Amino acid sequence: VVVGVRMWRHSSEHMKWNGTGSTAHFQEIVLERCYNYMQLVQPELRDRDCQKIREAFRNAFISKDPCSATEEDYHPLMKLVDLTVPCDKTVFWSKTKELAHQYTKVRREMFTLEDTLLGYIADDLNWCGDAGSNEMNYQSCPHWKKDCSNNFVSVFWDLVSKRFAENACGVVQVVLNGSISNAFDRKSTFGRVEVHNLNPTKVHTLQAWVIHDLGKLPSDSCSGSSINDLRWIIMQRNIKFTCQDNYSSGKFLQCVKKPEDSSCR
Ligand SMILES: Nc1nc2c(c(=O)[nH]1)N1CN2[C@@H]2O[C@H](COP(=O)(O)OP(=O)(O)OC[C@H]3O[C@@H]1[C@H](O)[C@@H]3O)[C@@H](O)[C@H]2O
Repeated sequence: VVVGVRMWRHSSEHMKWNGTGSTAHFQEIVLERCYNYMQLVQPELRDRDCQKIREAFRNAFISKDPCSATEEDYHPLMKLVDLTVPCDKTVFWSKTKELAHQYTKVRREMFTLEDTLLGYIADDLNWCGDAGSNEMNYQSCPHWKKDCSNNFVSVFWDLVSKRFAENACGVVQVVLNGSISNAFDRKSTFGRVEVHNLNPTKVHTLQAWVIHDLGKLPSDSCSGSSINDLRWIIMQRNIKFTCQDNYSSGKFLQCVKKPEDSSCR
């Protein structure tokens, strides 16, 4: 058991954690990405107020102990945004972040969480504050394993992933990594949060893609034990399960671009 030794340095400085500090210019990046999102991804959202979103995001964690995060802290922010995407257009992923985003780049009508406003704003950012200050901590933030799992970044991704899954409808897809031994992992955000928050009255099928790296033999497949575990969980939830696994990442992208191509079956 790692005993997290919290060294409180001079009162004017922040707590010393084991994780990297808040992203520099965090507030400006949040504002900039919010405005970008309006123009690029959903112009009809023009009435969204990015200043309010930036303030609500900051107020969720500033001046609070960064190891005391709760979903309630984010409720004022969640009230300002909507994580709903059209039916049959939701794409989950696990250990395939880059491939999943290449997919929704070529199929603009499909949405990963990153293609919604909050996922777009928060992707790859880090943020935390301190109970004793109204400044962000740019030196260090809690590491989810070495310090605490109820930190504001982990609680954020679990919350928005849960909402994204709750709002999904019709046929939903998941891109899984066929080049690792367990393409499906119960402990992943997909396995721990999203699978269990799909609403069986709205989602009738989960279609899994088990994609392996180009030029490598697959390590897992639709008939592998981890995908059978996923199949069992999904069917227990009264949702139909389908799986495709004879795709390398290159062939997958080529076939989602041109499904009519003869080599795409
Ligand atoms: N920038 C994003 N981060 C995350 C998204 C997401 O959509 N965007 N997440 C989770 N997430 C964070 O990514 C890692 C694990 O990824 P990784 O181990 O590769 O896969 P996970 O299944 O844990 O998470 C991906 C899954 O959850 C949403 C997204 O809608 C996908 O369907 C872990 O820290 C999560 O908190």
